[in-house]
This record gives sequence, structure tokens and C-alpha cells, in this order.
Amino acid sequence: MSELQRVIVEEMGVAPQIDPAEEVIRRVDFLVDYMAAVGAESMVLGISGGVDSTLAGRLCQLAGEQIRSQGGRASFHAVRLPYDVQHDEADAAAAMEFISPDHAHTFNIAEPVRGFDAAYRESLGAELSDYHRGNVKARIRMIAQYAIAGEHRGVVIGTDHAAESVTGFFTKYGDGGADVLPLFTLNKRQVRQILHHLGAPEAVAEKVPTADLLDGIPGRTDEDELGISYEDLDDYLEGREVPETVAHAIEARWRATRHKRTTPVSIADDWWRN
Ligand SMILES: Nc1ncnc2c1ncn2[C@@H]1O[C@H](COP(=O)(O)OP(=O)(O)OC[C@H]2O[C@@H]([n+]3cccc(C(=O)O)c3)[C@H](O)[C@@H]2O)[C@@H](O)[C@H]1O
Ligand SMILES: Nc1ncnc2c1ncn2[C@@H]1O[C@H](COP(=O)(O)OP(=O)(O)OP(=O)(O)O)[C@@H](O)[C@H]1O
Ligand SMILES: [Mg+2]
Repeated sequence: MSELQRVIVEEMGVAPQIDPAEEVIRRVDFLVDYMAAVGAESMVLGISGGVDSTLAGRLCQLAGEQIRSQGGRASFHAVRLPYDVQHDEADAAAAMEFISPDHAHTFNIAEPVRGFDAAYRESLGAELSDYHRGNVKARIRMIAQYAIAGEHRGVVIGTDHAAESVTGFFTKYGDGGADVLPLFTLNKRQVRQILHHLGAPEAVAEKVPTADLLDGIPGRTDEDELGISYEDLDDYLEGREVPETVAHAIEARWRATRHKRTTPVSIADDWWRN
């Protein structure tokens, strides 16, 4: 492993192997402890039907049940946030069934996105591109989750994990805008491994990852957009050898997206000079 790979693996905190049962206990306990420490009474998370939100959602539900069994007060709000009708709505429904949340909501983001689109057109005299509208969708999902959390003394759960964090493959202040990250230090195959351990249906645990942000290409796969496979990302994050071109591609994205993994850059910072 190169020195740079060692630095990145250490920053992302990925273990080469995990014990899924232990990871469930550790991550549920983290949520339970955090909720008690800050006095929050609810957890809020958007459920897309993808593997990340399915695992994070199930962990939140288990944490809420544990808090209540110990006499505490906490519940989990799972929020479907479709843009009109989601092309893979059946997968999202299967994920919700597996999670069995205390509270299930559906908040259609289509009207707010269209309203934003119209205001943008009127103000700027130009059309917002499909790509940047995608980031608007992610940020409107964030706004909806914070509104629900605000009304329920809650915290917003994020699904960022090592295989996304390393490439900055998330919308800054969109899905990247959250309070608590229970999946951090896991890579993608470990997310799936834990879902299997928890008894998720095969189709749910093996679903192909998609940001699903484009009007023009619904369900475009992350791998297609990134140009890097999760197999390679996962191998790299476990400290394994990957082809040199792949390692360079991962490292270039890690460097370019450093600003997404920190608080806003201030005059007291100098990390960006490197
Ligand atoms: N060096 C720097 N220092 C400080 N801030 C910097 C910066 N470079 C950009 N920024 C800021 O960050 C912003 C860019 O970040 P962000 O808004 O997150 O935008 P961006 O990174 O372009 O996209 C967000 C993520 O969503 C994914 N996405 C978006 C849309 C469609 C699809 C799809 O599946 O097809 C996927 C995309 O691949 C990416 O991983 C810039 O507008 C700028 O404000
Ligand atoms: N259609 C949606 N409905 C509800 N929440 C969504 C939706 N799309 C995205 N999100 C939220 O944004 C997060 C980031 O999306 P992302 O695609 O990275 O994760 P995922 O869909 O859970 O898993 P995967 O990466 O395997 O597709 C999701 O985990 C979820 O919390
Ligand atoms: Mg997804």
C-alpha cells in the first residue's frame, strides 16, 4: 500500500474485515448514547430504497426501540422523499417494510423543486441545468428533513460512509447536510454485509446504487457517473491493491473534494494550500 493510500484509509477508518453483529451493536449504541447525551427525542432520515438509507434507517429504528426499552423517549421518522413518482418505488416500499419505522411520512419534493426552478428562471433569465437541479433536489430533501426534526426535537441522520466520503460523492449541504452519521467508516460491501446479517431481503441488500438525481437519466448508476466501481473503491479502502489508474482516480477525487469533508473554509484554515 502506498503512503497516500495508508493516509486515506486511516482517514476513512475502514477495517479490512468486520463482524456484522458487533457493528450493529456498536452503531446502535452510538445512536442511543448520542440521543441521551444531547436530549434529542427523535431521529429523522430520508428513505430512498437504496442500501445506505435502508441500513441507517434500520439502525435508527433499533436505537429508538432500545431507548424506549430503557425507559427513554425516542422515535424514528422515516421519510419517503420522492420527486413525483419514483421509478423504483417498489424498492423503496420494500425498504420501508424492512425498516418498520415508528413513523412513516411521504413528502413529495416535486412542487418545491418546480417552484425553485421557476424562480431561478425568472431571476437569472436562464434554465437551471438538469445536473444542478439534481443538487437542488438533494438540498430540498435536506430542508424537509430539518423541518421535521425541528418540529420533533430531533436530529437528522446522514448516510455518508467511507466509499462516498472518499470521492465526495454527495451533494454538499444536500444529503451531505446531516447531524449524525451512523454508517461512517463502512465501505459499500460492509453496508451490504450488515444488511444481510439483519435479515434484509436479497433485493434490498443487493440493490444497485444510484443518486437518482437527474430528470434526463432516471436511476443512473453511481458507478456510471463516478467512473470508478464500488468493488475498486471498497478494495482500496480495505488497503488492498487496485490498478494504479484506479488508485490515482480515487486519490484525485479525494483531493478535489476535501472541502466537502470539513466545516466551511475560514481565514484560520490553511489545509487548502496543499
Ligand atoms: N475547492 C472548493 N472549496 C470550497 N468550496 C468549493 C470548492 N469547490 C467547489 N466548492 C463548492 O461546492 C459546490 C459543488 O459541490 P456540490 O454542490 O455538492 O456539487 P457536485 O460536487 O458537483 O455534485 C454533488 C454530487 O452529487 C452527484 N450528482 C449530482 C447530480 C446528478 C448526479 C447523478 O447521479 O447523475 C449525481 C455528483 O456526482 C456529486 O458527487 C460548488 O458549487 C461550490 O459552491
Ligand atoms: N428518493 C429519495 N427519498 C428519500 N430519501 C432520499 C431519496 N433520494 C436520496 N435520499 C436521501 O439521500 C441519501 C443519499 O442518497 P444515496 O443515493 O447516496 O443513498 P441511498 O439511496 O440510501 O443508497 P445507494 O447509494 O445505494 O443508492 C439517502 O441515503 C437518503 O437519505
Ligand atoms: Mg440512492
